[in-house]
Amino acid sequence: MTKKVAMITGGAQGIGEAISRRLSQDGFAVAIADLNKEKGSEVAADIEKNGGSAIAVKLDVSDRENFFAGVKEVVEKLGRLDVLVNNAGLGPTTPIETITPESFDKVYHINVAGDIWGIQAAIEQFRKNENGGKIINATSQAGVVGNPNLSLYSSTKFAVRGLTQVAARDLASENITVNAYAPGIVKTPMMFDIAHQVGKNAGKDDDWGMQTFAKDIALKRLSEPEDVAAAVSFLAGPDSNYITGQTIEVDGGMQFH
Ligand SMILES: NC(=O)C1=CN([C@@H]2O[C@H](COP(=O)(O)OP(=O)(O)OC[C@H]3O[C@@H](n4cnc5c(N)ncnc54)[C@H](O)[C@@H]3O)[C@@H](O)[C@H]2O)C=CC1
Ligand SMILES: CC(=O)C(C)=O
Repeated sequence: MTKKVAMITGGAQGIGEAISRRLSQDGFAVAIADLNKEKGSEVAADIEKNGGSAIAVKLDVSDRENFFAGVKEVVEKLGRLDVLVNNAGLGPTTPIETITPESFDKVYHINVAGDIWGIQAAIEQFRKNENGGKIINATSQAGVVGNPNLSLYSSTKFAVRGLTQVAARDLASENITVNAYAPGIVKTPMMFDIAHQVGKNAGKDDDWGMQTFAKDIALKRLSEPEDVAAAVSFLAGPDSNYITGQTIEVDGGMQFH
């Protein structure tokens, strides 16, 4: 039987890598779509070594044509597409007065437009499936509560939550679900960079920078990428078939509603 296929953007490191490995363990053939194809290929090779099916695709999510070409390549190589995880994102440290037209365009093109191009490219393929498909978007705890120092980033992640709800309504009649995950403070290169910058801007060290984010975690530990991958596994699998338009907060209890 052909395996179901999941495409994970930004799958070469951090949370995306953990999701790629987890979905492979769940039985998906995975396509690791990343700007960094070399790293993506290393992860794909390791997944194959462990008995999974994986390919790496070079992709810039902010380029609409490139996203459609990437999805086409995945379908040519793996035969179909069932799940798209819009995980790639940029997390610059930008107090509000430092935002420029250039930084605005760059971050919104990757974090927001990238998800829209992904949804458009994926649904073309999902319409060929008997059972629709699943879109899963990366938002953040910073997309639920505005984060100081991350004004630009935080606002894109609010946009992703809105986009998730809108797309869920638009696509529900075609049995396409759209959900999101909102990680908290996860041990990845992005988060270590943010902690470093925030610490440096305050004349303090990286640990101080990390603590400004981590102090409100009820479970009193930073998140592993695998904590997030477990929630994505649920959203990608059949147990979430009746869930759409939702954001799952995987943040160790940073905020309650
Ligand atoms: N690390 C954290 O604490 C949190 C992360 N997130 C979100 O989770 C997602 C993954 O974050 P991390 O793993 O921490 O990031 P990361 O920076 O460690 O890894 C991101 C990956 O995306 C790739 N990438 C960047 N721009 C791309 C583009 N234009 N096209 C294709 N690939 C691109 C990079 O090459 C890299 O492999 C992001 O959307 C991020 O905003 C949300 C909440 C917390
Ligand atoms: C990087 C991120 O999403 C944070 C700090 O919430």
